[in-house]
Amino acid sequence: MKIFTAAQIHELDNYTIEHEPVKSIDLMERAAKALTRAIMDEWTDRTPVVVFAGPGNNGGDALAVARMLAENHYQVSVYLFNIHDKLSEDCAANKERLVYAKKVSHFTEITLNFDPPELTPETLVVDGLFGSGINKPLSGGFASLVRYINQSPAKVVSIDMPSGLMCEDNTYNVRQNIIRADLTLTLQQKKLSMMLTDCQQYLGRLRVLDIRLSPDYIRDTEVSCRIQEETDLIPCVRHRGDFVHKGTMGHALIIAGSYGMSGAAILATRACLRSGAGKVTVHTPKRNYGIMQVAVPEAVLQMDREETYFSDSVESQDYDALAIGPGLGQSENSAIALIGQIRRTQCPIVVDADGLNMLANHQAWMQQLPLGIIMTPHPKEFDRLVGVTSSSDYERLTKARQLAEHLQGYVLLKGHYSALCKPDGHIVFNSTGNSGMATAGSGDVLTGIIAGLLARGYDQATACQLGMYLHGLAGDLAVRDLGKESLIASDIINYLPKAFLRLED
Ligand SMILES: NC(=O)C1=CN([C@@H]2O[C@H](COP(=O)(O)OP(=O)(O)OC[C@H]3O[C@@H](n4cnc5c(N)ncnc54)[C@H](O)[C@@H]3O)[C@@H](O)[C@H]2O)[C@@H](O)CC1
Ligand SMILES: Nc1ncnc2c1ncn2[C@@H]1O[C@H](COP(=O)(O)OP(=O)(O)O)[C@@H](O)[C@H]1O
Ligand SMILES: [K+]
Repeated sequence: MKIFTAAQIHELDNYTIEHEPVKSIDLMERAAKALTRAIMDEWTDRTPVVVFAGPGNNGGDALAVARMLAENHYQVSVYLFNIHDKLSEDCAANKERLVYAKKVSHFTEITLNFDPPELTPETLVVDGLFGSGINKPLSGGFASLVRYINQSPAKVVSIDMPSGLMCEDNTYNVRQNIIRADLTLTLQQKKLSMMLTDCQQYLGRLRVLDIRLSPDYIRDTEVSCRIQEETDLIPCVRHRGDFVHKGTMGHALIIAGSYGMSGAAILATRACLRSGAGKVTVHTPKRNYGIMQVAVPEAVLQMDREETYFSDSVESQDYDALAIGPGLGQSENSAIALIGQIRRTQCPIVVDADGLNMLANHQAWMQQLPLGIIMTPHPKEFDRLVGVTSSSDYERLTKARQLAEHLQGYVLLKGHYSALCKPDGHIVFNSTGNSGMATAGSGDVLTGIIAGLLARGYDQATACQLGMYLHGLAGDLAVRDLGKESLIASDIINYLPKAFLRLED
């Protein structure tokens, strides 16, 4: 699914109106029907409904929804905010239709003062104050109303956007003046802010309603952000020829695990083996020998000369991919070995965890990273890497995109919707995965998967996209059998085969 900017959403509406063609008031009627159906799916006609409508088209949608709910025997009270005595054309038309239909039990147009109605736990508030047309934080009477709704015990359904929330950047928004919905019914496409962790508190549950906006515009319009889906990935999946052998299926090198952190090396190595690589070699401190041999008998072990930490870079010409960092520790010796390793490695590299932390501690080394490098930070690791704590997830994402462009590499910012930032400035959000995966070691598994895919011959972009998709899908399949609370990182590895099978079928 493409993610359009607020400006593109506006264009999409206009393009649809011109080319379908459809009158803008009829398009609003279509949107309102879809919204009304979705509301009726969730709340019965015994629910008292209070509709707050703004002066723009979001308000127009809300007035049309109010009329339709009333026609379906809901008790509906409507408050239209027209403090500047200026309604959009379609909002004004829907006000006329509402008044003419005489179905709602109460209609007030607010031009000056407003006495808010009582909102009880039984009330359903329909929030149609502002949608994608918002261009500054809410203030004054609108802000007071939002706070009144948020403090009330009523349930809230937001039309298109929780009022006050911007489509993209909410860094400087006034957070208490944004509606906190229980359900957001967004029209046609998800907006960028809906993918960000710090905006989830406003959305509640999110449903996307198809209102048949122009498929031509949607297909032909270039975007910089998209959400990847299974249908995007299936064509990328490689199938094995019958006559291949382990020598042609790629050899991955994993440098991971300091003493006491052998688990990270085990998880990354096992995940790598499960991701199609023909051979996997693990380079790890001597003291990990016994445990690694038992835990991953399929891997070749290469012992560091040190007992407890990674101390020296290794020859890498025989490998097709390198993963470095999980559980590596952050000793100064390991840091020097890390940059030495990165400098001499010719094959694609994925750096994770302590590998990233050590780069963060040696900012000058950031200039020495090879083109195409992959980094897989979680938000904290990312903030350390760029040396600042971001005040919003939008800001963090923007910095991740800038870093990918600057390095001409890949920054995979992990989260509920992990975001892959590519060298050309494009961002791909992942759609699989669940909160059961918020458990130690699941990042090591992702690193192993990406290394396996790189070794198998996928290019960096595909290895990252397919890797994050398979990782999340394995987590989703595991949760069906095991539940979220008990899921551990090894379970993700155990369900990788099923995830691959699903994409291959
Ligand atoms: N063209 C159409 O018929 C369609 C419109 N749709 C609806 O239209 C909405 C967008 O409508 P609009 O573009 O009219 O915009 P909104 O209704 O979101 O906002 C209306 C106007 O409010 C003003 N405004 C912005 N920020 C403000 C603030 N902080 N305080 C006070 N006023 C502020 C702006 O001048 C803006 O144009 C969508 O969210 C969706 O609900 C959908 O029904 C799809 C089809
Ligand atoms: N709530 C969540 N929803 C979806 N995926 C999640 C969630 N929490 C964690 N994950 C995934 O699990 C992984 C966690 O990585 P990370 O934080 O590096 O873990 P660790 O350092 O313990 O290995 C990431 O790939 C992330 O996308
Ligand atoms: K709204």
